[in-house]
Amino acid sequence: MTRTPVNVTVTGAAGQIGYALLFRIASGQLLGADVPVKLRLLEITPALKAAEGTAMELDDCAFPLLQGIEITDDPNVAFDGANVALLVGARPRTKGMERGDLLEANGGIFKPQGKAINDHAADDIKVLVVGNPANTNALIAQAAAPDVPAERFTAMTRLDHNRALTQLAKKTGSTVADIKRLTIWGNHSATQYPDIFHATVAGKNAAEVVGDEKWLAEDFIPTVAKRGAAIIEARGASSAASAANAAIDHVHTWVNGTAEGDWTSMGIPSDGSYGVPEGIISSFPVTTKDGKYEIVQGLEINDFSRARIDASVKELSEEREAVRGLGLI
Ligand SMILES: NC(=O)C1=CN([C@@H]2O[C@H](COP(=O)(O)OP(=O)(O)OC[C@H]3O[C@@H](n4cnc5c(N)ncnc54)[C@H](O)[C@@H]3O)[C@@H](O)[C@H]2O)C=CC1
Ligand SMILES: O=C([O-])CC(=O)C(=O)O
Repeated sequence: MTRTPVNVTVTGAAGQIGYALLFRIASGQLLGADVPVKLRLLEITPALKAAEGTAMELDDCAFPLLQGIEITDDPNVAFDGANVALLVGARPRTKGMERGDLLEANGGIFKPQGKAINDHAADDIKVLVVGNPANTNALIAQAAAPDVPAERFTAMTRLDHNRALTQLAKKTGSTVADIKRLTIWGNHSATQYPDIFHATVAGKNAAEVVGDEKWLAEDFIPTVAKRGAAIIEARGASSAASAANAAIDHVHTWVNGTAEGDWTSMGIPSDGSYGVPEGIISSFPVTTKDGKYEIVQGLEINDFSRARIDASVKELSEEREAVRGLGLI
């Protein structure tokens, strides 16, 4: 194989998403079946041994595309020469923790990681933040990396997008392959807004096919927005395989492009489009091509959508104010 390997850094590598993610990266599903990869696994010191166990299993898969694995607890080493960074490791909310405490604890993780990306990553670095609160963690990392173009920092709403695809397919008796142009707007949180007004089901307008605004407001939107909590309730642990799958989808689409006539959802720094305040990392409909993304422009936003987009964006603006107040950005 003559192609130069792509350096992929995964943080939180010993966690449950890491375990579902690393094998798929190493098998070529992240970047393509002809792209060799080198993995860098970043973990906190007490979890290094567990990361080594995962690395042993990766070795035992003998993936032809996997050209090396390095394990470290030092972000400066982990992001050295990184082309793609998947920031999965985060501080979960524990009992009695206020939202401000959560943002502060995550600031302690994402600020130094952003700085290490700034100082050591490759010029073409692409960053996906998965660890929650993903949008605002991405903002913290981005603010600590002033030399990296801001648009390289993205947050994951692809899991929400995929969840919405399946719910809509079930409702309309179609398959996910029939559905195009669905959008997740806003925050990866319970305020997110899955929008089907521009989506199509087998070429027909999805909202017209559904023809049931009550179902939209009372069933579809809450089911998608609260799916993470429903998984925790059912599984006794948060989404891991589906989150890893969405991370693979996000980066694969970013690198390889969206299909003609379709788009996807990504949490990206707002340029002010659709009245979303500039700078916050909010989910938008985007097309991708040649490793770059663009916000889909010119969509008409009805009152139903406007109120919901505004509510989620308001939450993101408040999170930005909170991390500003903590000196994290
Ligand atoms: N954006 C999205 O759609 C989704 C986001 N998530 C979030 O992804 C994150 C990870 O989830 P899981 O893998 O299930 O959690 P987990 O708790 O199983 O694993 C997290 C790992 O991160 C590591 N870690 C903590 N601080 C670190 C640091 N400073 N550097 C490197 N590693 C560090 C921990 O040691 C642990 O191994 C959580 O924040 C979760 O809420 C989960 C599902 C969907
Ligand atoms: O709340 C969590 O940790 C899991 C999550 O983000 C999701 O499943 O959407």
